Amino acid sequence: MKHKMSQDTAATIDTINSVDDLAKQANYSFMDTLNRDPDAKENGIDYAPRQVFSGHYVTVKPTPIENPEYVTHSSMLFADLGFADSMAQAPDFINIFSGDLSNVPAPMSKLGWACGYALSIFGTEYIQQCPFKTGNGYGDGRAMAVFEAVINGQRLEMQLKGGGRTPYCRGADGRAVLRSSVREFLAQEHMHALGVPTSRSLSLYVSKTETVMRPWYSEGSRSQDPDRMITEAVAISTRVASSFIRVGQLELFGRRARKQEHPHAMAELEQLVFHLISREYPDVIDSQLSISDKVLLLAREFRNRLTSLVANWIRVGYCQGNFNSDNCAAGGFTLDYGPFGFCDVFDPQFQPWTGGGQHFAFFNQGAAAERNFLMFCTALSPLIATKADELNQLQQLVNGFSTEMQTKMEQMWAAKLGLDTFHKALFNELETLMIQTPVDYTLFFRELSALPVDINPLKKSFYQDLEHAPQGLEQRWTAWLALWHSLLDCSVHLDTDVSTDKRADANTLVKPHPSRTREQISQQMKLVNPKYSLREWLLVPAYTQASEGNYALVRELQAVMTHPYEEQSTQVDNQFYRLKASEFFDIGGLSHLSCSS
Ligand SMILES: Nc1ncnc2c1ncn2[C@@H]1O[C@H](COP(=O)(O)OP(=O)(O)OP(=O)(O)O)[C@@H](O)[C@H]1O
Ligand SMILES: [Mg+2]
Repeated sequence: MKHKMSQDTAATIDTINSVDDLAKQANYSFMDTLNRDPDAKENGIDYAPRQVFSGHYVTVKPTPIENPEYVTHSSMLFADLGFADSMAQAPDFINIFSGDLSNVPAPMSKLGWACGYALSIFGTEYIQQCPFKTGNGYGDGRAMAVFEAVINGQRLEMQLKGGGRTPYCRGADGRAVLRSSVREFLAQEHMHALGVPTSRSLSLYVSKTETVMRPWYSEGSRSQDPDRMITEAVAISTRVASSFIRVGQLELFGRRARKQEHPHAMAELEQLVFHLISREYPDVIDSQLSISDKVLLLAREFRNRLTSLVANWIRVGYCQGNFNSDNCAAGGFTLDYGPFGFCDVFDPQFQPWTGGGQHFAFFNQGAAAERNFLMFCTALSPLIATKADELNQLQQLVNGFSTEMQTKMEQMWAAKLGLDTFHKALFNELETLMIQTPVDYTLFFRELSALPVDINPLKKSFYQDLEHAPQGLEQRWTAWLALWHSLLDCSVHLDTDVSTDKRADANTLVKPHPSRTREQISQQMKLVNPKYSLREWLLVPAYTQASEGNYALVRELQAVMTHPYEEQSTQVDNQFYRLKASEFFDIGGLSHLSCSS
């Protein structure tokens, strides 16, 4: 199989069948164009917490997990990259992606690299999480990139999560456990299949012998926080993205430039920003532009991507329960599937992660994104500090965030309802009904996508019988459905709150067309409203069985959740398209979680 080549590569490649083939694609632009910490150790054995004062990365030798065993890999990503599927179980491939780089063929690097980053929580700068209280010891504590290549025309980084300690480990073990690795692996590929920009999953290996202790819940515990320590197997999942640059990373360099912490601080910020542009925004930002124009275009495009991303998260019921700036990818895609959850019972305040706070709850994600965008612009501002007009334009972009977010949210809700324009009164009543009933978010919108003429089919998504619900709820549902049907019939004549030009560059949603048949409306809605979503109570049995060495359910969930819009078998429906069982409510690990590592 031949692949389209990038301009970066010299020769046409065939399918990548082996690690030797993979090595030929090595191309380390991050390490080659950015600065290494001058204090980095040549041998990469750099595991004690220490301050990293300058440079964009530290070279580190990953610590392999003992006796790695294959759990799963993403056949979809393998296919996208032209990787032979069999490679995932080849010993030399397993070695690399379970942390052993000692025998990699040249020109692959025998060292990985970890990056420092800063942290802002909901728009407030923090350094307390750094053990030195300076911010110089915070960053990739257990994530490290191990490979960069141009494959099939795409430049990609591959990053181990759980590959051992780095100078940023803050005294922790640098490991990820099987439970959290299964969650991240499955969620990443699910998100991709949902059509939401994300880092991808490559592979997942678990150690047959190495374990660590983690706080977790006793079975059936209703405690908010874990009530015991458990022993868990360590694992390494590898994620793949065009870059892993976070808003927090720009902030680290922005803060240093602002405070003139060292003579190269401004130059290092500029290098990182240019690198981000070349990695994530090459098509929208011409390299010949002035630095001010680049900064402003970057901010505009990041705002565009971030608002689309959050609208998509809400569309699919995803909550990033810890949407700090260090969990916000500067390329505008989803990153860090630890404190996440997919909403089951609809609740605008849904927050799966007990450490996250309500500011990161389901419907507050637009506001959280706005704070991350503010910190992004703050980090860029030293580069245009002497230019009042440009600074003002940057401020205008910050000021305009909420309007753009609102526009995209309205467009998203319209698409979920099969309408071409947002109808405020219809939506407000629906939100109230969904809360009061309450409904299952995924089931409700999927059932609605069949355009039911009465509310009976929708009852499949209701968490209680309407006779037990507040008086008049059934009539209100019926009235709501009638109004919705009438709008579907004549949506082309609706007044709109959203001007057409504002909607032009919005996200990937399917745009309804006025002259659609009902069948077409239904089809379009089914491409917007997934049938299957990766709720926590589906993940729990999968990682529990995996911890006993049985990976069947992990692989089955992967198969189902990578086709979330498709109608699947009755057996799949019975297992995965249903309400959350009443006994799972309020249970630690099933309804909420604290430790995500
Ligand atoms: N076991 C661990 N050992 C070392 N560092 C850790 C460990 N767990 C978390 N960290 C670090 O603590 C910080 C906050 O953790 P958080 O859970 O947000 O990130 P993460 O899930 O490890 O990583 P990422 O954001 O890369 O997906 C991160 O900088 C992370 O690297
Ligand atoms: Mg994180």
